[in-house]
Amino acid sequence: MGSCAGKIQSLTEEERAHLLPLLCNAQWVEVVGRDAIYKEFIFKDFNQAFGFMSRVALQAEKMDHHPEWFNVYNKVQITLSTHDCGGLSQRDITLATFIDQASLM
Ligand SMILES: C[C@H](O)[C@H](O)[C@H]1CNC2=NC(N)=NC(=O)C2=N1
Repeated sequence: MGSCAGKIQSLTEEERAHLLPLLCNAQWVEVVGRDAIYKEFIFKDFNQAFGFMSRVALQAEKMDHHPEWFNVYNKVQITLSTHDCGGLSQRDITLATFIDQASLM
């Protein structure tokens, strides 16, 4: 995979193995036609969904790495990719891991 302009490097072929726990055990899926991962979350109600989004938003700001997401009522759809790279980087793996933990709170 090509490297990124600036400091964020896209995942090397070897580093892509770090995606496997997300893809095999945590229900993330690879986006067809794009170097990105996607997952859908369903919560009890909007209040729970928005609380989740708030936790993720604070972490995204802390990491300077932001999700592409869509929310309707209790459903949150999240796509992760690194725009500066045009593909997946370690930041996406880190944020996806945080997102999964935040969804359990
Ligand atoms: C200027 C700012 O630091 C950059 O645009 C950050 C912000 N958040 C980001 N989020 C994601 N997903 N990819 C990026 O490349 C990215 N870059």
